[in-house]
Amino acid sequence: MDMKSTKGSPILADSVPINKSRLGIHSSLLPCSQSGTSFTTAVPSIPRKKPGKLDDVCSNGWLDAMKSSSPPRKKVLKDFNFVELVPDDAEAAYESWKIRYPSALNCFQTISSRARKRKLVVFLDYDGTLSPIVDDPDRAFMSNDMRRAVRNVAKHFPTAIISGRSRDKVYELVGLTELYYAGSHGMDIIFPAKDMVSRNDLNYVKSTNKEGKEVNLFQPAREFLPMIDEVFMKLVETSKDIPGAKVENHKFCASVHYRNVDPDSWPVIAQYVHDILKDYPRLRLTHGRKVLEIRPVINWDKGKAVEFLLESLGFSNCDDVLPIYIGDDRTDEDAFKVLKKKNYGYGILVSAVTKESNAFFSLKDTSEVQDFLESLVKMAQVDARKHGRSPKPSDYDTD
Ligand SMILES: O=P(O)(O)OC[C@H]1O[C@H](O[C@H]2O[C@H](CO)[C@@H](O)[C@H](O)[C@H]2O)[C@H](O)[C@@H](O)[C@@H]1O
Repeated sequence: MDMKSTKGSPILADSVPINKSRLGIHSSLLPCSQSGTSFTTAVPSIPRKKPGKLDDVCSNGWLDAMKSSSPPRKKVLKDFNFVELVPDDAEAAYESWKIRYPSALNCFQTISSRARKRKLVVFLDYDGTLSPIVDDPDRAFMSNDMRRAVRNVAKHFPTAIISGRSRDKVYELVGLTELYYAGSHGMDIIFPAKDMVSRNDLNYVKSTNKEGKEVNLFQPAREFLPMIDEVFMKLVETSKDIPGAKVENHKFCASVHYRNVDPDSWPVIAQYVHDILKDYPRLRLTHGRKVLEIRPVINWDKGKAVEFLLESLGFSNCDDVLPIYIGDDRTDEDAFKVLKKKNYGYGILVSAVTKESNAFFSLKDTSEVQDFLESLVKMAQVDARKHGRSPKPSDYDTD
């Protein structure tokens, strides 16, 4: 296993062609809508090896990354959902951390005065940003209030969801047709393309959506589909005896969740994944919140997806665009980095604990994300009134 693959940085694709004969499993066996497939799923039998030496995952840093991959939390029941709370002793550290990553709510005036001179484009991660982190990924629902806030934002500004989940799954969870969607960490983008027909690239695909409308897709990891299916099945098979483990197929990537696995079994699950990946040098591993993410080794991530969408929306090389990206996870750092490097937007990290980040601002949790989105809507309403474009109350979704 290439140790560099644990660092989460994009690595350029190698030029080795996929050995399709090695794959052996037809992708139609596992459609992408099967995200959330658990260990109990029936799969063709794949010989299961015992995990290799557990030392591998200790020495390459996987275990440390797994242990630190999500903040500690106390669970309380609120609106039928779990919310995260910060332990008291971390509060002081958090307050001083906010000097480096100021609250986007406290600094809303700074943001709005810049936004007023530019075209705002809003990018939103899903899990941990629009929906609170919960134990069961299949029950990570966003509240109706949050959905309303996102819908109202999209009435004023181009708005995109960029998620590690499959595009179909995140669309099903968000349920708003007026947004742009990028699934599989940006490797599956639905986008408005004026010039797509002229693009001579196999990654561009014309398709139809559920309403039968023509849509444009950009899928830079298309060739990896059979490989991801194959690895997904191996992951399901190898981890099915580990209580609490869950494997998801996100079409262009796969996830192995260990949030509900006894920490004593984390080294075992890590070693299983490590052993499987040894046979797939064209796949790499990144760490999410109590989840191991397996994805193609291509130079594509959420940051590239942001650049791609800005270009598709006609904002490339625009000085007057202000992209705002809100996310909570390590994979969102790729997008924060792009905004920071280009120095033309704001990354906003959602975190209730101190974390190193490339974001500019912070928000504590999903309820602050909702407040922030509602503030953007109010700002747009005030501006519309000032310019004599008073929106009718019926233009907005309210209670
Ligand atoms: O990019 P995102 O939209 O943030 O997706 C990242 C991963 O989110 C999901 O897992 C996370 O949220 C779950 C539900 O709250 C939680 O149980 C899990 O521990 C978190 O890692 C999703 O299930 C993953 O497949 C995504 O990659």
